[in-house]
Amino acid sequence: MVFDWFRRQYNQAQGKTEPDPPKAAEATPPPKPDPTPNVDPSDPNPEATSESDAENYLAWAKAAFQNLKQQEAASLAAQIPGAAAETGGTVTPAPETAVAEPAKSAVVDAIADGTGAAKAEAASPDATSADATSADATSADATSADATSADATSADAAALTPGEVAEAPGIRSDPDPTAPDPTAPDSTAPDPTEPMASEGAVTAALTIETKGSDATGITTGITTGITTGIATGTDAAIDPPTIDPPTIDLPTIDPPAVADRPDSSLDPAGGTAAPVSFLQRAEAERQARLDRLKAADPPEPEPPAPSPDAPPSALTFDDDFVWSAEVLAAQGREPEQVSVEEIDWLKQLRQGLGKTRQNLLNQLKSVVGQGPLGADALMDIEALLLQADVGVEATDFIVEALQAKLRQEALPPDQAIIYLKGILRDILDRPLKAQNNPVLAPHHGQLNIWLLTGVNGAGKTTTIGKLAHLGKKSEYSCLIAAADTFRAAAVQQVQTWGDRTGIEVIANPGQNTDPAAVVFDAIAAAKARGTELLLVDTAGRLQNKKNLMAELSKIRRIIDKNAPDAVIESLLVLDSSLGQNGIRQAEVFAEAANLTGVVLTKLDGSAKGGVALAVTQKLGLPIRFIGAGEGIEDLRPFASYEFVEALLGG
Ligand SMILES: Nc1nc2c(ncn2[C@@H]2O[C@H](COP(=O)(O)OP(=O)(O)OP(=O)(O)O)[C@@H](O)[C@H]2O)c(=O)[nH]1
Repeated sequence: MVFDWFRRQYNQAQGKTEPDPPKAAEATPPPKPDPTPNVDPSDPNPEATSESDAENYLAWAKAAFQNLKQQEAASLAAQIPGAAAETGGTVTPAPETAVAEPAKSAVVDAIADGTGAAKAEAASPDATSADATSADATSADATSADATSADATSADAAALTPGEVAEAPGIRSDPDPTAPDPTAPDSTAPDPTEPMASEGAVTAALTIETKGSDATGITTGITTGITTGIATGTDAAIDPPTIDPPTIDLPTIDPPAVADRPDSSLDPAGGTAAPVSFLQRAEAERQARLDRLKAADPPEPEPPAPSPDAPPSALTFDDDFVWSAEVLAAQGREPEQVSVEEIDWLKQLRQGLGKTRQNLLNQLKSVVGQGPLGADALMDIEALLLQADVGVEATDFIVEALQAKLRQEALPPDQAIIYLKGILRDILDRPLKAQNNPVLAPHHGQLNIWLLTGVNGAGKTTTIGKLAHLGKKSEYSCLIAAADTFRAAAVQQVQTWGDRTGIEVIANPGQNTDPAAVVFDAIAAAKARGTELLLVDTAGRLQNKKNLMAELSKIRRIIDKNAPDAVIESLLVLDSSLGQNGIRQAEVFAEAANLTGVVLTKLDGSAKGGVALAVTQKLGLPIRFIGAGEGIEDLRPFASYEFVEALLGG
């Protein structure tokens, strides 16, 4: 059994195309972690439910922590002969390797046995499984959508032959001066295996005050004495909580179809609304990378050999851990199926959006919760959302929906925030529902081609490397096409990621060769090798360079023509710190490359996060992956629940 990092669930068998059926029938419905926006605020005793939920979540987090500690001990034992005996015996292997039968931690058993309730066994409906089912079930739709788009350009496509593909030298007559200098990404990237900075180590005994989390029903100020002894568990039972997609009654404001938007978006002036700041950014980033590159010389040392004096574990039972565990629990995961990578990722996402969260939450709570929103409150909320890069369309939608609800009933601030979270999830999930393809995962036993496009420096090559890593870990056969033939060191950069992930790279050694020819070769190689996931890197281009956008259209036509049976995804890589400029980019790329989704990068930096809502509301494109760091592990499939919790959760 292998953990599929795209679907975020275990696959039973290689080669199967259908995911596990949801376990809803077996499950005892647990309490909802995040009341839907239709929650009845007049509930006579809402606190009681919250407290019991809080206990369940905390017990779940403890069980997950204990399990991870055991995995850590197992990995130490594997490195240091004799360490297993020292660590006391039973260990659970890490998810990528473990899994023939996910070992349920002794803690879970102990907790369950304590009361005989054994609720931890009650597998909740797995939202991810359900999603994945639809994803597979609708793959044909996705393909046909692509095929339809391809038809729109069929006149050109039909006329293209492999010979013609090779004839395009000089198409890039207008190189973009802002193209960042080549640097190998991993020369500056943190070592993914490096432990995260820990906060407040918890050793023998620890007292934790969990932060209030309205989403999960944990009220503020639950102070719990936790010792390692607690992990042996007298708690009654763990209800692995689940999340249901919110069914909220929202006004229908359909985002305009990409094709319907006026051509003004193609205007070069419109495309670079803030040319000066963009150039400055590109220059500053280039300089920073060069500095880091110099500082990083000589290249990364070999990882030190494990020693008994190794630093203490970075895994701590702190507030971040509990929050991350709750978020996983709320999505139907079980404690024994959690990995350090997932916890680390959620912590990272939460930290990346921390500043925005603090601003939004504090100020929102001060203006909502006083009945219908007055004119001043409305303006305050609008300003807050716009500052967070949410964009005008999404802001209007959110404010209208919130106002409509608050006119119906007065909600206290916490309930109003819960309602708001439902609105945000609804916006983020709408394009997924429209595509009827909630999870983007390669289909086993079939060629999947993912074309990555975007402006210079958005993070395309890094994203290719991270996706290749996820693909490899999930046991898909992968191949990379180095179709950025423009930037001098781009092929080397991709090759570095190829070496790092152990994935073959198809490249043309000549400079300024036609990228479409590289794609043509890569498709042929992928077919010959029976590759499942072909990742295509393309050169960065500004959306207002018409010849470069034409080049991109040509690449897309080559793919459509030469791999008619492949499942094709065209992903725009968007630097989330560009805010609304990113939306203008997306509009033009959507036409040239028949975009099917977006990868948001750099959410760990100065990004405010709201651009995710702007993308989905304005463009109707789903966010498929988010990146929050330069390391190989710093990219994950997008989950609206996690994102909204990181943005507005307590
Ligand atoms: N902090 C942070 N940096 C990122 C992330 N993704 C990429 N980067 C960095 O952004 C810079 C540009 O990344 P590349 O992958 O080279 O971008 P690109 O789009 O391929 O660039 P061009 O080929 O020039 O168009 C590199 O320094 C990356 O390490 C992210 O999620 N967070």
